[in-house]
Amino acid sequence: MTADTPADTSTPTSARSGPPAPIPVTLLTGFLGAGKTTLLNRLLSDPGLVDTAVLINEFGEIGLDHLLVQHFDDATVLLSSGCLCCTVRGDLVEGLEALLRRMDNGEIPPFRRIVIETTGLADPAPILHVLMMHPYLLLRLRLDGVVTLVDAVNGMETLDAHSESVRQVAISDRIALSKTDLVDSEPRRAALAALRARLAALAPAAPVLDVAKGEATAQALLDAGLYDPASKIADVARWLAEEKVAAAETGIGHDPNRHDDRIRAFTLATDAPVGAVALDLFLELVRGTHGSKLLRLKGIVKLMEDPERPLVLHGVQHVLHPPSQLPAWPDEDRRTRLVMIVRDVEPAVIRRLFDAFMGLPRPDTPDPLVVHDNPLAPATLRR
Ligand SMILES: Nc1nc2c(ncn2[C@@H]2O[C@H](COP(=O)(O)OP(=O)(O)OP(=O)(O)O)[C@@H](O)[C@H]2O)c(=O)[nH]1
Repeated sequence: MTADTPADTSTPTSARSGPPAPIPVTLLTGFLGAGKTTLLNRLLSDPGLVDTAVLINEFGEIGLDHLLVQHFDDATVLLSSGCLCCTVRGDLVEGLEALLRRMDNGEIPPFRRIVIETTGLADPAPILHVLMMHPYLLLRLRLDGVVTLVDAVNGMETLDAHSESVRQVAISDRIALSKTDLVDSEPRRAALAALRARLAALAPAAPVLDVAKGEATAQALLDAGLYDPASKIADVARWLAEEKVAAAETGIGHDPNRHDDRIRAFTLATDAPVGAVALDLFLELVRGTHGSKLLRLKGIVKLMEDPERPLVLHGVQHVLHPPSQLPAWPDEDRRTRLVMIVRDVEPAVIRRLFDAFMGLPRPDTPDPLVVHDNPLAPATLRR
């Protein structure tokens, strides 16, 4: 989804000719009581969120009165900030379709961004699937990123007790840390340091932004997609953050009593161009074998068939967003790089598969070419 044409956020959709640019969608998730609504409420008055449509689960829960609302109907209001606020009581697809239809028909003001607040217990994956698979929504929307709220005081306990909360953190692009204002004693400060370390291990690519310190601004939380919001040019290094993942890979601690131990983030990289068929087979096999355990996959690929135009990959569990190609490499790093977040899968298993499909020799395995073409090798191994 993030791989689509960059959204031109300079012109309202209704004023454009030709197909409108896909509208960026941000998922705001986080465990029950983590502070999603409080943060959203604060963000709604941020100038960076003007022309934003917000979909929330239960409209009544958010205290919008002070934001001067103008009602369109029961479910949609216009805030004085210029944001639209909608309640989705039923199906998310219907909610999104209705929002787009009403904008297209001029019934509501045009919006250039959507924020969806999920319920606290929600697994964000099905929502991401909708955004990556629905034929119409694929044309109109693109996933910008997943923002996860974590409570600085109760976060550790929540992560220990609920695997959903671990998943919410693991797939996040940005983490907002709430309630740090309550961290006022030495033991709490130590606990917060431990929580931060845990978040960094779980989601090494996601910046952690302190809400109380004013770090969780619209600017910092949004525009996590492939395209740099200022230049509108693909910024692969920022989007993939594979170096941060690789650095954290070596440092992951293991505690068998923790849900996190089952979640691993790792990178796969190769300089060699990758054949389209080998890539397809590799992805098929990984998705087929590990489907639900593949929490998230992001990547950029140097295709053997078209090495100058990198292929962008983005997947959640068994669902892969239709791949798209960039017109050129955005910087000098032209390696194929895949970042994967998995649960209950040993990275080495996927790494071995990757190396095998990419034809890469492994230090602990003889290079097949050497073995096959070597007259001194046992006959059974020769071609
Ligand atoms: N001290 C402090 N309290 C906060 C902060 N953020 C949220 N709260 C409080 O935490 C409680 C829960 O906040 P909500 O914003 O309703 O949390 P939520 O994630 O939307 O909760 P659900 O909708 O139940 O999932 C409220 O009483 C908030 O006032 C914060 O940064 N500091």
